[in-house]
Amino acid sequence: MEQASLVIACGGTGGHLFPGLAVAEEWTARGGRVLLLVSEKKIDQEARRKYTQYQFETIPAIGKPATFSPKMLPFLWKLWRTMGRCGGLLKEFKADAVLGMGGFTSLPPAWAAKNAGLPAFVHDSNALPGKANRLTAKFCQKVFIGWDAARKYFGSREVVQTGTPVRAEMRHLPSRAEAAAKFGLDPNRPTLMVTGGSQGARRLNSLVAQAFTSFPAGTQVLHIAGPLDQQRVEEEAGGREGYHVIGFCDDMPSAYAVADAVLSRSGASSMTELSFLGLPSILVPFPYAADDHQTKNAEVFSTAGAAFLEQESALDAGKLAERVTTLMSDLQTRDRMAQAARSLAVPDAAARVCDAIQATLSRK
Ligand SMILES: CC(=O)N[C@H]1[C@@H](OP(=O)(O)OP(=O)(O)OC[C@H]2O[C@@H](n3ccc(=O)[nH]c3=O)[C@H](O)[C@@H]2O)O[C@H](CO)[C@@H](O)[C@@H]1O
Repeated sequence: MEQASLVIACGGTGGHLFPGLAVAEEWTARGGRVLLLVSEKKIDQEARRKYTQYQFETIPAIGKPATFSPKMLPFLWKLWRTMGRCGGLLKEFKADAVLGMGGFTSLPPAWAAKNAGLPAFVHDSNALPGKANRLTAKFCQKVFIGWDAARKYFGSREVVQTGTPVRAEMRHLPSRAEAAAKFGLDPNRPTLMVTGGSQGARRLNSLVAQAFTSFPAGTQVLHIAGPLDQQRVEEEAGGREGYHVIGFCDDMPSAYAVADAVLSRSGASSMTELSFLGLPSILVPFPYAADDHQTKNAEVFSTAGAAFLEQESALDAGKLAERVTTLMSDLQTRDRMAQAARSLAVPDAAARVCDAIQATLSRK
């Protein structure tokens, strides 16, 4: 491929950032240039420091307020200014195309691309696409989706089911023994990994800490509590034998490598990783996610037999312990779920995204 230049807007949350990085890996491996647009949020700025091989620019993270809120005017002003800034960045970078990985951070660059006569694309990893993506899609040549369930929300637009890209580092997990040593765990004991997505999950964190004493004997927990909740969870549960708490995990491959099963929020990127790695899970949707989209995500897995879906409102420590016990003590069930999870994976999702962009560029 000639040096086609792709701008990837992937800021705001791990659920946008990591699939965006996966596309960047594939695009540069094919000889293309990449500019990543991220937000000022900590997770994005840390990625900027970690992935020094890429060119980054920071644009404001824009969250849409309620339609009739007084915050609407400042929001529209910020959106307008960011669109102008993106137009400048596309020109400077000599962009050939723009890809938004979701959320309102994708809208200004896609709009700027359309304005500049460049092709734009948006990726939606959720089963129920967000409003921002449905709006961004109007400026795009093609819409990429993670799961087929999202297709019907994009009307007459050209939709390609690419799957959600997974970072290359997930392809090379360390051995279980290495991973266990990293977290001070015993590689020979059954291990439950708990994660609330890139932002943590306060109530779920507490439920796990309370339920732990009723988990099957010998079970270890690697609890990724999120940076804001680490200290509180450590106070509630830390110090117990076999219970290891961390805040943000910057080595998810090791966390997955030591896990026999995972208890997780149902953010699309976490779920994509679970299916890619073939891990059985208990999914507890974040109850306040926009339009309850995490329930729709979790239903994709529970319908396929890849996960147990539990609503937080119906969950207490006793019920959670029961679910964990079923999962940790029944190898056959775990194997069946792992297989079902694997059957939902699209291992070459980043390649599919790049193929679809290149197909459009080659028609230009
Ligand atoms: C609360 C909310 O609305 N969350 C949304 C957000 O996901 P959010 O970013 O919360 O969560 P996701 O599960 O989609 O992604 C988390 C990503 O962060 C990584 N990770 C997580 C924890 C950690 O300590 N270290 C780490 O690297 C995971 O490996 C994964 O790649 O965007 C997703 C994609 O649109 C949506 O599906 C989620 O519903």
